Formats: sequence, C-alpha cells, structure tokens
Amino acid sequence: MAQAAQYNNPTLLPALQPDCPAVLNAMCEMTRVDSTELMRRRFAENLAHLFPIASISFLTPDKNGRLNEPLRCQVPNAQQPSTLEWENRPRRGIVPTGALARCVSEQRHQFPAHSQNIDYFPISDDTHLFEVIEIHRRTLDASCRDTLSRILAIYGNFVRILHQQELDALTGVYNRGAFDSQIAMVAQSVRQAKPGDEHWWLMMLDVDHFKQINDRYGHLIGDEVLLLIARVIRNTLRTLDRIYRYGGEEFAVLLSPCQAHNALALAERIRGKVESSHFPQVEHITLSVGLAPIDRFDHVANIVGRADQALYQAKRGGRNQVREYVARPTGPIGPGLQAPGALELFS
Ligand SMILES: Nc1nc2c(ncn2[C@@H]2O[C@H](COP(=O)(O)OP(=O)(O)OP(=O)(O)O)[C@@H](O)[C@H]2O)c(=O)[nH]1
Repeated sequence: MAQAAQYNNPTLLPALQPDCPAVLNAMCEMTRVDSTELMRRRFAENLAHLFPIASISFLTPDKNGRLNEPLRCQVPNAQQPSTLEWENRPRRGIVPTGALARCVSEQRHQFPAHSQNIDYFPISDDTHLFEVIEIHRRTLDASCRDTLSRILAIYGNFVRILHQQELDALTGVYNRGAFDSQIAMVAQSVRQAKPGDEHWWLMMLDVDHFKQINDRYGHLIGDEVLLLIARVIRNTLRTLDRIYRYGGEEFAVLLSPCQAHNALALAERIRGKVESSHFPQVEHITLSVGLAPIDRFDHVANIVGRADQALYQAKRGGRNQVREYVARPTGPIGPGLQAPGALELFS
C-alpha cells in the first residue's frame, strides 16, 4: 500500500509488481543510451536480472523475408544472471515458420502452442518491422508476462526513436554517430571471442574526384550521386554487413565475420558495381576502397587508422581500386632473417 500511494495510475500497479523499483531501475538503465545496439544489450542484461530467462535473441528481417540474428545472449544460470554469455556466431537466413512466421506477418506477440517457453515479440512501426525478439523463458506467471510485454512496449518506442536518430538524412544509411558506437561494440565483442580464421572487417570507401563532380554539375547532382552510391553499396552487401556514411563523400562498411578472400571479393564487387553503374548526367563514377581486419585487442582508433591507410594507398595507387591492410612481421632484415615486429604493408 505504501507503494500504491506513489503512483497516480492504479492500473499500472499490478503490472509493476512483483518488484516495482527494480523494474523502474531497469527502464532507466535501458533508456540511458544513444544507440539501438547498446540498448539491445542493456535491455537483455536487465531482462535477465528481472525474469527467469534462458536466452534472448534479436532477429532482424532481410529483403528476402528471412531473419538474421545479429545478437543473442544466454543466461546459463538463472540464480546468477550476471553470468550472461554473448553469442558471437549469429544465425543467418532463418526461414520463419509457425509462430515466428505469424509474428512477422501479423506483427503481434506470439507464443508457439507446442512450447509454452518461447515468446516472439515484434518491434515495428506502421510500415516497418525492425526486429523480432525471441525470448526463451524458464517459468513466468501471468503477472510477470504482463510486465515483460509492457517493458517490451517501452523498448519498442525507444527503438523507433533511436532508429531515426541513427540514419543519415541524405543517403538513408547509418550515420557517423551510429558507426562510432557500433564499431566500439564490435571491437569489444571481438576481444571476448575465441580466435579463429574469420574476422570482422572495416572497409572505407571514398568517391574519386568528387569535388570535380560538384564543381561541374552542382551540389544537387553531387548529392544525388552520394544517394545512388549508398544504394549500390547497400544492395551489394550481405545481410549482416552494415553501411555508414562516415562523412562527406566517404562511406564505411562493417563486414560481419568472414575470411580475407571473401572480404576482398566483396570489396572488389562493390568497386566494380559502382564503376559499371550509370549515374544521371555524371555517367561514370569510381570508388577507392581500403580494407582492414578487426583483430582481437585492437582499439577503434587503430582499426579506423589502418583502413584509412589502406584507402590512402588505393588513392595513391591511381584510384578505382581496393587495397587491403596487411601487417607482416619484420625487424632487422638480413638474408634469410626476419625478426618479429610490425611493418605496415598493403596488398
Ligand atoms: N554534394 C555534396 N558534396 C559534398 C558533401 N559532403 C562533402 N562534399 C564535397 O566533397 C568534396 C570532397 O573533395 P576532396 O576531399 O577534395 O576529394 P575528391 O575531390 O573526391 O578527391 P579524391 O578523394 O582525392 O579522389 C568537397 O568538394 C566537398 O565539398 C555532400 O553532402 N554533398
């Protein structure tokens, strides 16, 4: 009753039980962020503390109607939700069936009839499904489920606002602010990942001689070129890769884990697609591309610096080309002798 006096709307009370201050604290934590990526993580961490949850997955739709999983966490021990494990091997190309398919098409909360332990929550606006949240729960009574769906509704409201804030107004791709926060999260997740032969990659792409396009055809045409180039790049990427407008006529792409030859092939495909595209009035445009792996224990400034250096080499090598940053061991080199160290080379 002491709590009841604090709230003007008595209909909220049953939902906010059993632990009202904890729920409100979770809401404050979850919404004190400036990127959807960070909010997903805060949201999952807070849900794991509030409810007996086994795992939370974020499933995003692609243009083919499949779902991909950019983020998943497991809670191996319900008594110790702080032992949350972030999964770094995303599921891809999930064909939605059953309750998940209904959740996507009807955009309404679903729980499959055959299993009472999974919930699917859509996060959408009038025109667009942002993601489906898949929650595997241990046990949850009706009051808890009600609270959970209200927290999800608040999460959804913030996702919609943040999503708009993360887009570049001219090209519609992610903006520099989104890039800064997402590359920091990738660098952190790579630090915790097991070593393997696949890396995340950073690609920096810069339009060649763009100043001449502005000077010759005017800024409006220049703007249109940027919009079209962003579209060509986006349409060439795989579903879990992300494109950002880094600034001016420079774009950045975060490539989800793959081997070097795949990253190079993708960069080359983008370069070729832009070169062979037809742009109104301007006709032909080319791009220079720098590519760098995101290694374990790397800092964001180093990652960006290396991709930028590779891009610089591509420009210096005559533009319209891809260069990969490669670090090779070196030292005092004599015949047949190589000591460990770091020499920056480009291929
Ligand atoms: N139309 C338009 N132009 C922009 C925008 N942002 C930056 N620019 C222009 O992009 C041009 C970039 O020129 P530079 O940095 O000299 O590079 P560049 O001419 O592409 O030459 P290289 O990169 O060396 O091949 C400048 O003229 C900027 O004014 C934008 O949003 N719209």
